[in-house]
Amino acid sequence: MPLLALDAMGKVFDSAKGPVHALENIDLEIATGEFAVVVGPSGCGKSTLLNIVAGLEEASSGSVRLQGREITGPGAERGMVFQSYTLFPWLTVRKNIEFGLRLRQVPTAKRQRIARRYLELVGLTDFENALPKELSGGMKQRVAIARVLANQPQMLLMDEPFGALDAQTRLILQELLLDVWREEESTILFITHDIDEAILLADTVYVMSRRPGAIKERIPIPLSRPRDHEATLSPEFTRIKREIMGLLWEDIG
Ligand SMILES: Nc1ncnc2c1ncn2[C@@H]1O[C@H](COP(=O)(O)OP(=O)(O)OP(=O)(O)O)[C@@H](O)[C@H]1O
Repeated sequence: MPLLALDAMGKVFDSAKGPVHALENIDLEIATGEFAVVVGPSGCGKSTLLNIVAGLEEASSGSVRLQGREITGPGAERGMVFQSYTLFPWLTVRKNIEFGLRLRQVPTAKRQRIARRYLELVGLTDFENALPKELSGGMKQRVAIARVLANQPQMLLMDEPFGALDAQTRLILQELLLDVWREEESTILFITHDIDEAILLADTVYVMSRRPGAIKERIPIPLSRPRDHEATLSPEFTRIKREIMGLLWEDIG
């Protein structure tokens, strides 16, 4: 059974100008441990798709199931990382990471042990007592990733998490995320505009068509792992990039 299964899922928004058909007939299956990346033209419904899986929006038709159970709202088994930093500004880095554990009344010693582990995983051990305002954008996103991982979700949902970062920080965090994914054996559903980012990270790239968005093509990425930025220089990478750009241009052009 796939971890996540969307079956003929559609979404229509009501707006002042009438119904907006955002998503239509989305069929998508993501296996446990898969790194799935969704790309598509602007406004095709990528964020809407992720928000529905997160339980922040409701599908208008079809079904969305996690381990066979219909998703009816947000849940701790799905951890979300957004593009903009969503840390609590009044809490230190460590307390931000411990936040979800505290809510679930995890005992102090265990909470601190888990926080320490994820601080180390994202390379922020020396900053555990810093406040978010003392951190760079890249460091804030590291905390956001650690905070979600500390809750040990079955699935990470990431909506352009590196979209606001400069190019160099972005490369560093892409490689960090690959390490985290391997170490934690996570399942990730990741949205991006950046085709290079999609190919570098993904087991499978799902290309969406323009609104009403549907999954137009499922492209397995056969590049060997572990991967780093060297992979982006290979002829195989360029071949895949050309294929994805061609699919996107059919809709944009
Ligand atoms: N609450 C809403 N009410 C009405 N229309 C909405 C609402 N949310 C999204 N939409 C519309 O649904 C469509 C899909 O939006 P969505 O933000 O999911 O696209 P996207 O692919 O993530 O866009 P981008 O790549 O530009 O971030 C858009 O046409 C958008 O205007």
